[in-house]
Amino acid sequence: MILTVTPNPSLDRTYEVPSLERGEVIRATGERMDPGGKGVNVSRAVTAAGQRTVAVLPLGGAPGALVADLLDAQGIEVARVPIAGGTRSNIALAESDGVLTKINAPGPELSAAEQELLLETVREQSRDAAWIACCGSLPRGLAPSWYAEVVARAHAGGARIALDTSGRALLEALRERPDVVKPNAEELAEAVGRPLSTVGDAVKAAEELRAMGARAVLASLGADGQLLVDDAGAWFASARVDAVRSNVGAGDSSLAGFLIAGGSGPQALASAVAHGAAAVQLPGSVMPTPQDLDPSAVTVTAEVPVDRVLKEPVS
Ligand SMILES: O=P(O)(O)OC[C@@]1(O)O[C@H](CO)[C@@H](O)[C@@H]1O
Repeated sequence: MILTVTPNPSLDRTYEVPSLERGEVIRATGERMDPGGKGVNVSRAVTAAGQRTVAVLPLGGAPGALVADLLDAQGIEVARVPIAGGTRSNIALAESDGVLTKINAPGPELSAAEQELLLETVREQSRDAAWIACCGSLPRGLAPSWYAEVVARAHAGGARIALDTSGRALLEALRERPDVVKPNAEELAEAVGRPLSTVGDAVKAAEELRAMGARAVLASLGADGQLLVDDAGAWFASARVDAVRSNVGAGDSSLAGFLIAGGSGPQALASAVAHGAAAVQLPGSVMPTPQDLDPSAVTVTAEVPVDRVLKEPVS
């Protein structure tokens, strides 16, 4: 079973608009609502692949009830932590030329009792988890060391941890040696405090995260592909993508693909890239099913193209 922990889930609202005009009333041409948050998306992708998952979620208010209903309709098991504050709504504005603007709310503040109940629920649900995926930003009230504590507890219970977060929450958790961390290029650059302009820069940054404690680093480099750096070395993978429709949740789909395929080594990397490539070709944060995957479009190599200049460098 793959347990996901999303301390700051969201109701994701996507509006399709012709174009963004500041200061104007914009009439949307389409709208959709998805249960959101990075771990929620991982659980949706794991379910779409036919594997068992439980999503631990603090949920409150009307948006929280809606998130629970939407997940129920998708057959996703939720371990719900009731909270007094309201679950946030995150807004995505998708322009017709493919540019997407996202507004992520800070989320509710969790009381001391709710924080304790959240940790206790993670502990209870971890019993038969092979992997625990801890994903996304922290709501107010949770200290930046919160994920570090979850990693330490999970390791004591024998589960492996995949961590997808950023900033201080990521840096503090590294000391507890998460089994895999999944930064995107911006998060990787922020963690090491320098720009990334080539694939080689990303490899060096990933090695630095390993020196800080990560056992493996699965880094998504957007249109350039993905890197896996672990004890055995480094691999680079990329996939052919015909048309990008939405990259919301593509990183989450990749992480799900990686864990579904065992969570280590080049085969898991190939699965991560296949899932990420399939997700960007689907609307909103729709997660791919096995029929959406095209493994023949994926290439994986141990000959990492270190001199390749990134299409989307991070300054
Ligand atoms: O604010 P966070 O927790 O960093 O990210 C939240 C979020 O942007 O991540 C998912 C896409 O990865 C969306 O479902 C959700 O709205």
